[in-house]
Amino acid sequence: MFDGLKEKLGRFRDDVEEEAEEADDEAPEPTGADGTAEPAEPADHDEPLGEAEPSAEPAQSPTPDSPPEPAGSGEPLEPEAPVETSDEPDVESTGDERASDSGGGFMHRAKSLATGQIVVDPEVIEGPLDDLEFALLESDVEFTVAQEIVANLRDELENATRGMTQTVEERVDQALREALLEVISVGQFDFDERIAAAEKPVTLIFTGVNGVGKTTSIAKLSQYLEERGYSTVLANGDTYRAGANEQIREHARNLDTKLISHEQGGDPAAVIYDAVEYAQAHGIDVVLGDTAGRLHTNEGLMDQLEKIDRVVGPDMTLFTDEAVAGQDAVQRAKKFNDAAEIDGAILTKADADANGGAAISIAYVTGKPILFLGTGQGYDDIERFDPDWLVDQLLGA
Ligand SMILES: Nc1nc2c(ncn2[C@@H]2O[C@H](COP(=O)(O)OP(=O)(O)OP(=O)(O)O)[C@@H](O)[C@H]2O)c(=O)[nH]1
Repeated sequence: MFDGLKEKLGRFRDDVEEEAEEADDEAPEPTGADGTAEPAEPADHDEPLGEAEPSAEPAQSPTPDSPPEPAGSGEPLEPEAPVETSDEPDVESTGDERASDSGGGFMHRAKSLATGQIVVDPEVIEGPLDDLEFALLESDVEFTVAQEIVANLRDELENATRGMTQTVEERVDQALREALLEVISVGQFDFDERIAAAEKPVTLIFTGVNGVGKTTSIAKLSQYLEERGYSTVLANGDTYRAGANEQIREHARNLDTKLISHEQGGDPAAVIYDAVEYAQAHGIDVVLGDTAGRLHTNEGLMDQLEKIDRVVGPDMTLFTDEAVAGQDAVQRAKKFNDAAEIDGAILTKADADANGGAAISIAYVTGKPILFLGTGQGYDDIERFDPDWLVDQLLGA
């Protein structure tokens, strides 16, 4: 699931590390407080970003047994820049100096020792951020969402300090996690709690275009709710498509659940209304109402959804679409939300989607959360959507 996107996020992390190593290599040789050059330290994946590693060792003083040995030549080096020590006022500054400051490594080391934190060099991340924005767009992340992620990341990485014990990888991971969560978790609420708190019967209406897995998701949710102790009734509000009744009846039979349906061509709002009355009369907890995904015209479809909204007053309208549709799914979510306000989304076929663009974008674009992921064709193949879980998957945690 979402393997392509996972790989691209991993590449961003590698790119920043690589750039940081190069910045380390190019940084002026750090100069010690005693006027001698310190031994050059090899760049390492776990080294701080673009600055010298702070040394825990005090400067060595010459002894008869061990004469001073500056790195490189056998001669003591002249200091290249005025030497600053951690006792000087600059060292106590607020942390605006960057790793690329002239005098670079040492300035940073001194500051790091004083504050226990290291500042990230903005130049190190600019290239990888550009590449990441492109990669997100390639993965079907919606344009404004990709921009938001990159802006959040830049903010997280440029303006934040990291602890001296934190590796580049850890800092980038943390920044990526926060930037992704910020867009993915928009509007999140606890579906189970909402169902538990609602007056019964609770009416859930499913909207979305044909063939994306709407009817299958209704069946999956019926089982999900029954497993949690709620009784359910299905209602077929797709009175337009020939065969729709038979398809949902099959699911009702498999799940041993009641189905309310009318003849093809009937009024969908009337079908769902009947199902609510049936639920009230029989003490059923939840009504799950299917709707048409296609009519003669799009306007007709949206009018129909508005009428169901008006007549039935559903507790939740759940937009359903397939993850594999990427940007199209995001645009449809927006359109359906405009016509008959949705409360959340179900994203099906996540098991077949490498891109993850829809999963990342829908909440940010509509302001409504993804509540479930469809992960296969079986009735059990439905997962509560948890933004933290998704980010863990994407970052390989
Ligand atoms: N791999 C996978 N397939 C799914 C998933 N959800 C649904 N499907 C399959 O997608 C196909 C379409 O599902 P339906 O439930 O018929 O779609 P629909 O939106 O109700 O379509 P209409 O009834 O034509 O409106 C079926 O073959 C389902 O088994 C999922 O999460 N993963």
